[in-house]
Amino acid sequence: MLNEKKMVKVAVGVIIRDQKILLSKRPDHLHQGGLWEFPGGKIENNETVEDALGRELAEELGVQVIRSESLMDVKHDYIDKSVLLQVHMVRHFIGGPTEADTLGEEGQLVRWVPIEELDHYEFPAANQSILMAIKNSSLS
Ligand SMILES: Nc1nc2c([nH]c(=O)n2[C@H]2C[C@H](O)[C@@H](COP(=O)(O)OP(=O)(O)OP(=O)(O)O)O2)c(=O)[nH]1
Ligand SMILES: [Mg+2]
Repeated sequence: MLNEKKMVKVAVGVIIRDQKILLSKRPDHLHQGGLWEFPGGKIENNETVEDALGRELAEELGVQVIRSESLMDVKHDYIDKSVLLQVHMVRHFIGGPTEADTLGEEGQLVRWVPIEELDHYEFPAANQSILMAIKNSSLS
């Protein structure tokens, strides 16, 4: 149908340590491929946001979330699909890439980026309001 786009719910983690945020690069062949993202993925049926976030961050990065807090929900309509990003701040976790690591568990590029350098990266359009929220709040 012309006006029926899938609405995909996504758990997204803003993982913070020492004023740096962990970014992951989306593989070229995926939706919004080649852009940097906050790690995460689709929320499956019967999963809470926290369940999905824990599962995705473990799968993609080897990160074990201890605790997260909701930052915001972002709804965005791309040409080909609609997404509801349920964004959580993750400050308490175990494992994951070190600052020296360049690849995540799925072979994707990963990087710890200082908050003031986030502007140097290209993100999907839906991420603009998340980036604003990060820059305008004193995250430490
Ligand atoms: N993870 C993540 N997804 C984002 C961000 N911004 C944004 O528009 N998206 C969109 C892109 C995708 O359409 C969707 C996330 O899907 P995904 O491909 O990461 O889902 P997934 O990890 O479960 O992957 P898969 O199992 O389907 O391969 O949300 C972001 O910052 N992080
Ligand atoms: Mg993903």
